[in-house]
Amino acid sequence: MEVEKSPTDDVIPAPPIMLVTAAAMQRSDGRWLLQRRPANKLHGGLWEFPGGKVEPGETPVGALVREVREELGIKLNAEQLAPAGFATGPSADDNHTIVILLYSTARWVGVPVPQEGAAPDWFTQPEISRLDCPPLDLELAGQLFAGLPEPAK
Ligand SMILES: Nc1nc2c([nH]c(=O)n2[C@H]2C[C@H](O)[C@@H](COP(=O)(O)OP(=O)(O)OP(=O)(O)O)O2)c(=O)[nH]1
Repeated sequence: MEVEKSPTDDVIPAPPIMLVTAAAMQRSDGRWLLQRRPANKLHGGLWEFPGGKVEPGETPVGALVREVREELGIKLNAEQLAPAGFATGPSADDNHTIVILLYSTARWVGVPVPQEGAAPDWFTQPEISRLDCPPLDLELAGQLFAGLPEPAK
């Protein structure tokens, strides 16, 4: 029997996917690190989790370790990154469909010092809910605080 096709079955054209990874880093006092994007970038002035685009040939975790080293001068431990949420939506310039993967961790080596103009700071959960964040980060924070899933094996 032929299954009837509904209009919503059609592929909806979307701009190309941009895969982004981000880190929810929790300090021993329970605060989380967010950084303010430089004014000259998309989402300038908004608070976001450190991270960036996954480049060809990288795994999401590999890209995250690289980005956090470049942005904050610290070394994340790939084995200590637990999936904490994901979100997807249009980029601020509408040229891409962002898929952003959030990983949480409480382990790193070094003290975060901004290397690329972003301003990091440490926040409690209620403080984060009042920050000016990109829309996808509000979703990510909601998932993060709803409960952390088990680390991937
Ligand atoms: N890093 C990061 N990017 C985010 C978050 N939320 C969110 O919507 N984005 C968007 C902003 C950008 O469109 C994209 C990531 O770009 P990016 O500018 O941080 O990545 P990058 O460091 O690799 O880029 P580039 O400046 O070297 O070109 O994802 C977030 O929490 N962290």
